[in-house]
Amino acid sequence: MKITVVGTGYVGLVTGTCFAETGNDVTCVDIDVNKVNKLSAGQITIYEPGLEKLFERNLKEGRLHFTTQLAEGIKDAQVIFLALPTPPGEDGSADLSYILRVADQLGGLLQDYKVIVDKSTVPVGTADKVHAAIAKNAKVEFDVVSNPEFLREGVAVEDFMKPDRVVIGTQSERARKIMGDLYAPFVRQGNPIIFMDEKSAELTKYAANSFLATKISFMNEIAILCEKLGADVDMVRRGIGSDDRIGKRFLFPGIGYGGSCFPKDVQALVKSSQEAAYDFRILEAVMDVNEKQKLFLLPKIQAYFGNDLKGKHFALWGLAFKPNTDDIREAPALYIIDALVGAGATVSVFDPEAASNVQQLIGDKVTYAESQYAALENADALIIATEWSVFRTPDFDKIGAVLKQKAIFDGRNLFEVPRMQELGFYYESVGRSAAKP
Ligand SMILES: NC(=O)C1=CN([C@@H]2O[C@H](COP(=O)(O)OP(=O)(O)OC[C@H]3O[C@@H](n4cnc5c(N)ncnc54)[C@H](O)[C@@H]3O)[C@@H](O)[C@H]2O)C=CC1
Ligand SMILES: O=C(O)[C@H]1O[C@H](OP(=O)(O)OP(=O)(O)OC[C@H]2O[C@@H](n3ccc(=O)[nH]c3=O)[C@H](O)[C@@H]2O)[C@H](O)[C@@H](O)[C@@H]1O
Repeated sequence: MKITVVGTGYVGLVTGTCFAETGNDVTCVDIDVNKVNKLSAGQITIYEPGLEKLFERNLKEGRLHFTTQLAEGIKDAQVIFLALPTPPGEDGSADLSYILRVADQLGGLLQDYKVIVDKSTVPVGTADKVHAAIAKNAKVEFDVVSNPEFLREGVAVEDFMKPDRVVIGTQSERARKIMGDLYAPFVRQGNPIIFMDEKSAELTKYAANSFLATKISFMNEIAILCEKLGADVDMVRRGIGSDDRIGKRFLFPGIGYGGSCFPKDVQALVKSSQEAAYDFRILEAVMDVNEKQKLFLLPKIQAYFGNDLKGKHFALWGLAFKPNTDDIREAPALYIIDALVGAGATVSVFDPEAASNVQQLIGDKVTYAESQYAALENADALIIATEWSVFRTPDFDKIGAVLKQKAIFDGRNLFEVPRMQELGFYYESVGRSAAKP
């Protein structure tokens, strides 16, 4: 099938590449000339494990094309995916301007029947809005389908190629058949395509992200309670996670959820609820807990060093909002840096992939170390903000020898407390007792 993906960011590039991998002819359109030039020249623009190999193969074999021209890009396509940004507007609701601008243009460009697919995360009612915007100028038949994306950064290829489910919102038989054919190779392993109406599909996406964010905030509050009552959150997590009704995943406490999606999507659902005259109280609490959680380690650091951190120097491992990505949007590390620098401290940071993105954002507010161990030089203590694998089994002798104080503040519970006690580290984590040699 010939398909077009408009918006070649994270979701667009994964979507385009994976559809090419299953034999489709894919054209990706983006207004960013730089990005299109790089991609056309075979240079991948995002860090995503496993994507580069697929991207290079499909580009080489002629199934992937890139252009800045919408008219040329959609000419022969049967299906057009809109993978455009939906950032929070000033009031927290999803900003639909990117999508509606393209929809406005599309109407006049359609020459034969096409399926236009909302791949972006969009509020309930957006498919109708996109339909209306295209219909203003369209002279041919078309359908607008809601097909939200559930991939996670860092495992995006795996999530896209072997999805738990594919949600397709449409009431058109014609569009349903085309979308079913397109997704057939991905759901062969037995996971379903769930067909539904457009509005239910739109809400499914927000409900999924909000539910997962709720699980995380819930566990972060349980972790706080564990510390106050002397329980161990790792035990509680294992204890409840073994109940199938609760499930093992997404129960890890930490320093709050970040990324480009949970924070914005929870906020957007709260906003949609308000517009529907409903006060979604659970989600307001989820956001509130998450805001506080980002600075969870700070009082622990201040309890150790005193409130005034002037003259103190910290090593910070991990900048990305989670491992295996260079994405730093809403990353808890950025909030910790702000707080430390605000309290008079200096910070030396290391991240395997995300340092250059941070440098572009905050420049010389911190220093950038070449390696995780170089970051420790002259540091009073080590703070861990992202659970990259390389941080999980470090050389503790080296850490102990270089740090001025053998103190580690771990926002991701990477190490066992008794081990840290044995090794002679002052060690604070989330929801567990501290090691205080
Ligand atoms: N990043 C993620 O892991 C996931 C994101 N989503 C949703 O997918 C949507 C897209 O997200 P990302 O891919 O992360 O965004 P992104 O910001 O990485 O990419 C958006 C792309 O659209 C391009 N663009 C903007 N205006 C355009 C126009 N008029 N014509 C052509 N291209 C244009 C931009 O240049 C950029 O390359 C959002 O709604 C997001 O919530 C859904 C699931 C996962
Ligand atoms: O809509 C989206 O964009 C995507 O948002 C999330 O994916 P992503 O943001 O890539 O990352 P997650 O793995 O979900 O992690 C989000 C945040 O939650 C945190 N988290 C996750 C799990 C956990 O147990 N504890 C926890 O604190 C992570 O550290 C991270 O900051 C969803 O998992 C995807 O299904 C969805 O498609």
